[in-house]
Amino acid sequence: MSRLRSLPRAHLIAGLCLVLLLLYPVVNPWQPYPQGVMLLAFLLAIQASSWNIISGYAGYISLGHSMFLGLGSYTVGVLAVRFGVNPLWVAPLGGITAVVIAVLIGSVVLRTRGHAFVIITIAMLLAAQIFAVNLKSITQGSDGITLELPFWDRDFQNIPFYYVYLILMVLTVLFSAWIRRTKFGTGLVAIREDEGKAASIGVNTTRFKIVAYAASSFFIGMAGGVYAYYLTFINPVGSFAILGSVTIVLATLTGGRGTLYGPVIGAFIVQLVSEGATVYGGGSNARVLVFGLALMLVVLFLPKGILPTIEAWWRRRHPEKVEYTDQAGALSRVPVTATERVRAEIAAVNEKDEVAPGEILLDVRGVSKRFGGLTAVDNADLTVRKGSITALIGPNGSGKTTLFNLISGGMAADSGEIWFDGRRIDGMRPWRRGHLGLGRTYQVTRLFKEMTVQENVVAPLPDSRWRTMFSDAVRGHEAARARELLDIVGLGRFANQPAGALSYGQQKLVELAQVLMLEPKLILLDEPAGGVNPSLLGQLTEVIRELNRSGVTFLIVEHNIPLVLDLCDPVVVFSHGAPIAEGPPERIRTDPLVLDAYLGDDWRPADGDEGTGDPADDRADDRADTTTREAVQ
Ligand SMILES: Nc1ncnc2c1ncn2[C@@H]1O[C@H](COP(=O)(O)OP(=O)(O)OP(=O)(O)O)[C@@H](O)[C@H]1O
Repeated sequence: MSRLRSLPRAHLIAGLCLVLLLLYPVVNPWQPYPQGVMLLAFLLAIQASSWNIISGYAGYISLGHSMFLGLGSYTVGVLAVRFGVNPLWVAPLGGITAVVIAVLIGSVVLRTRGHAFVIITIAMLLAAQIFAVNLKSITQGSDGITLELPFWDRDFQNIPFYYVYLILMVLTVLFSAWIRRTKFGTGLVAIREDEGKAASIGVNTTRFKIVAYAASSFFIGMAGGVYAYYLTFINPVGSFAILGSVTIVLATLTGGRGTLYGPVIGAFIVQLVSEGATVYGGGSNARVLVFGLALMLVVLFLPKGILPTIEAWWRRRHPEKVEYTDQAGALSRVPVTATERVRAEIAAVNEKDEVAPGEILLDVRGVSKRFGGLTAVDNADLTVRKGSITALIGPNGSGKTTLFNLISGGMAADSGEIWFDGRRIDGMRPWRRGHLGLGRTYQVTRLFKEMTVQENVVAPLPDSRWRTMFSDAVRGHEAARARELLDIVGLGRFANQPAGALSYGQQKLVELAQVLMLEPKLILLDEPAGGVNPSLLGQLTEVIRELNRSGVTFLIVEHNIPLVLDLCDPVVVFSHGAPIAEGPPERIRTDPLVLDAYLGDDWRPADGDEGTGDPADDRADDRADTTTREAVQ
């Protein structure tokens, strides 16, 4: 009973509805018409819920998804007619055909980002129709395929279909719920919100999208096989109709794209409205008109769909209480066991390295990047030694962030080589670099704002194993580790809050916890102090030091010079896309070139300062120790 009470309210309501749907034909067995309407609603719910995996979770809109229903129908129709098998027994083969075609199409189309996918999905639907018309020896062309009538008594015509579709609908929703709970599901939402960022935290975006597209086709294909039997007749025009795809989109948008139950609710609403329009509005033309109008109204007035709108209203009425936390205090209260466990894990990862402490971990060799006429990074060299906290400082626009993008794979270099941990990485996809232990944060935080804080931290994938991809993101090892990392940055209590609700400084800390999930060897921190309040800054510095002691190397871009001088060694100074000086902080702060190019007069030592005699002599000594780049001189 207590387990039942702990279930979220939505699951309880869904369970109750399921019981009512199971009982309906029992209490009302002699009503084939309403049963028919309901089973078509189940069919639409199966399609909408499946479509939601690729288009709701991953954000890739498919406008040709009804193609999978047609493929399933034809697979089963052809097998049933040729081999005399009952369509219900071979319906799963409809799902398998759909998956195979989805993988083939997805492998080509989903390597790209954005709109090409939408257009190609429509083209594929039309191509499937043309194939069905022309492959007459298999499909019987425009004449279509007539299947045998169901073997059960006509009086029960709809009841077996009703239950088959109800079961398929429940399986589809459970499948969709399971996907959303895994790191695969979290990765799909990450792709929807910010594909570039998702790639940088180890999400193999190509693989994720192809698997999502295939997963979104299976139950539709299977349902298509059953549909052929239900109709007992299939033809190319009916099986590959664009209106079918529009209905799926409309149902999901109405209920709430990206939610678990939204597509099901939307399917019931759209099916009932569609039935009403056909019966009372004078046939299928009225249905098209109603669909068009409904789509317009949904986009204009319910852009997020019914379920998210109700949820938002509910949250406003019943705001979740979050205890106020003094983060600085929270950081010092982090359970020792958590810190030690994370430290041990990080140390274990770094011990496996080929590169020993003090050796070069990151080696940037003669790298350039041009934007039109502007050379943002100009034949730059940079080395980061294992175990160091290296700073990269320089004036605004000197190319520091661009260099970070080149190292992490967000941009491709025009020339030069980048080596990390003994491997050349400049040709690698960003997620491969992440799997090697290269993590980064962003100057302007790029958290996935619609995910919770915990989901953000659990989303990164430290390797490319399928087991990691399908591990549970809500419970188990991954979720526990995410909680520990959140504790380390003092934000454990915000775990279930939407990331967008946090302050900017807190988001910076979540991004640091997120990157730690990658089990990184090197973290590129882009202006970690920007927007973080001064009292928290000291704690942030401590977290960086603590991680560094565990073996993590840092390359930090930062304009807060006191912080840099306190935390980092060595310091590399960039100007006009290339380093002009490199050395320990106490020497960099007095290097005349650096003072001229970046630090300015505020940092210039006054005569008599430093207590070492003539400051001019000091500076001369400093210059001897600081590696000042010949090229720039
Ligand atoms: N995607 C882009 N397209 C065109 N120009 C760009 C792009 N990204 C950066 N730049 C330009 O490249 C130069 C270097 O920019 P970058 O952001 O790397 O400098 P930065 O040293 O990180 O500056 P800041 O300290 O202000 O963050 C700038 O002149 C910038 O306008």
